[in-house]
Amino acid sequence: MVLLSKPTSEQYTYVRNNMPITFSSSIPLVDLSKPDAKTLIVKACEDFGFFKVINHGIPLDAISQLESEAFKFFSLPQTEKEKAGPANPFGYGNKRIGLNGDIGWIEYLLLTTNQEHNFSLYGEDIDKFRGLLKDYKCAMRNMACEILDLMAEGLKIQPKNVFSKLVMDKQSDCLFRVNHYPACPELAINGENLIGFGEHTDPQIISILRSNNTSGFQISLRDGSWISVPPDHSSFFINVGDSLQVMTNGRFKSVRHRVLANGIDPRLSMIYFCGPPLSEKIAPLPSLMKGKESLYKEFTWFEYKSSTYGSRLADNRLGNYERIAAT
Ligand SMILES: C=C1C[C@]23C[C@H]1CC[C@H]2[C@@]12CCC[C@@](C)(C(=O)O1)[C@H]2[C@@H]3C(=O)O
Ligand SMILES: O=C(O)CCC(=O)C(=O)O
Ligand SMILES: [Fe+2]
Repeated sequence: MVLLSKPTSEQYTYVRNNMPITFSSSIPLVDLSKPDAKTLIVKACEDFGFFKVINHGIPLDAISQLESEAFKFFSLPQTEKEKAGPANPFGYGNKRIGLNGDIGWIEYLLLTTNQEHNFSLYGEDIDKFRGLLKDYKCAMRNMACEILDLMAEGLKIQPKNVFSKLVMDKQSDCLFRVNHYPACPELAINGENLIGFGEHTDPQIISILRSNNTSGFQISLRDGSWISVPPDHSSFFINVGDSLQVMTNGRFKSVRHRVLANGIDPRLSMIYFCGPPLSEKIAPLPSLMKGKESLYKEFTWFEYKSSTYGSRLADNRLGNYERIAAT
């Protein structure tokens, strides 16, 4: 794979992908209705920091209705969409990701989860979109808690809600994002993929991702290689975030991931990011230390989140918080 930058007015990074994209069949699969779910979750978080969830109980109809409202929103004229911007701190964003110069072939809505947004656009339809968003965010929070409880059970730690209580807390700092990667026929002709969302780890505890049936999502394996995750619009995908890596003292690793836009089919994804309350201390759980030292310096979610916003997407943000073992 050759990385090259096109010196255009807007500097996109192209990834020339001459090799056929290989879809991995080795993505861990967790059936939430089976008794072995907790064991499989722990193994997946150790080996990949990533897994796919089926039998999640979320009605597909609610998901596809939200998806079609989101597509409607993104098909509005640019000037209309921009009325819901900028994305800092919340709202519509286009191309720019974060505050430090990262760009991608993407437009998105970045939303809080504990309040509704008053977009003043697109007539009466906005109420429908808003209602669907509210229900979906509620379903995601419940699913996050179910998965986090299974994680604690699988790790054999007490109480079972050590992780989920952070998400249930009224002060929890969860986010919701709807990403749209538009088609770009010019790219398809060149046979090039464009970076939709550059490689990074999510800073939160876990994130729950659902996308339409368009490929493009890739994860990095422990050996540094990238694999494409076969899309599946009826399943959810879970990313381990940096905060969970710290709380498990490195037993679980956050997963590096990225999105390549294929240029032919638009991709639409919705991600629920589970963040703890801002004042929460992020530190290894004593029951997972087993007499070992913490691999990380102490910090609050507020401190980590602030340093996150001062960083570039691809930075190893946790690096600044690693304790160098005394020799
Ligand atoms: C360059 C960026 C962009 C960041 C912050 C910083 C580094 C990590 C990015 C994310 C990744 C996960 C969701 C998000 C909402 C988050 O919490 O961290 C993103 C945020 C943004 O898109 O604004
Ligand atoms: O849009 C996607 O599929 C993933 C995007 C992502 O990783 C993120 O928003 O943090
Ligand atoms: Fe992400």
